[in-house]
Amino acid sequence: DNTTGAAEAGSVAAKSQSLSPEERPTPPRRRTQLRAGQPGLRRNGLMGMGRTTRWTRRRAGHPRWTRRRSRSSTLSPCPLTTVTSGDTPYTSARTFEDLNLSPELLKGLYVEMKFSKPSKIQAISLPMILTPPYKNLIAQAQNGSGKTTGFVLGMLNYVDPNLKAPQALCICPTRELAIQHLEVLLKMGKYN
Ligand SMILES: Nc1ncnc2c1ncn2[C@@H]1O[C@H](COP(=O)(O)OP(=O)(O)OP(=O)(O)O)[C@@H](O)[C@H]1O
Repeated sequence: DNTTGAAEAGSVAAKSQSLSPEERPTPPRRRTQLRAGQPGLRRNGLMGMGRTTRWTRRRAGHPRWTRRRSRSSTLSPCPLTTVTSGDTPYTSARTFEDLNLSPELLKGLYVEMKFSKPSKIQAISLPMILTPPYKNLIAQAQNGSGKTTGFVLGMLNYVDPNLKAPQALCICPTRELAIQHLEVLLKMGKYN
């Protein structure tokens, strides 16, 4: 009964006014009051879940927020097969001759670059780049392990020097890196 409730609330308020400050009951904390049902909070449907929480959940891949997006996604699935050192369906290259490279490219590797055999990342990734079945490849290895030299070799192998048109695209995050890659390419491809 609202009337009785209001009267009781009024008498409690009057009683607490007559008490000394030490004896007065502490008022409920604001959070507790809001939980009890403030119309403003209910209206926007955010009871107990602020914007931050919602976005945090969405970013964290919470099923409630990811389900709908994945259902309506028009992107085709992209299964990734992760392989680690040597664990691939391809045979790792122990020598550059194993890769069926052109004599010009081999000369560039031995004479200009002064390489004797593929590094680990090259031994694993070059057969994937140069021999069928051709697949998209994301390669990751430590700094200075021969990644750049590896993909430059792959590019040079596919480019026909007699065809005067762009045949390969290398996207670099900085201008300096692009220049460095060009230098490696010109050196390695000197005899192409
Ligand atoms: N098979 C190889 N034999 C000998 N030296 C090599 C071989 N492959 C690459 N190098 C040399 O190792 C150095 C690092 O190679 P590269 O720049 O290709 O490595 P990276 O993994 O791309 O490095 P970063 O991660 O710093 O870009 C270069 O001086 C390169 O000439």
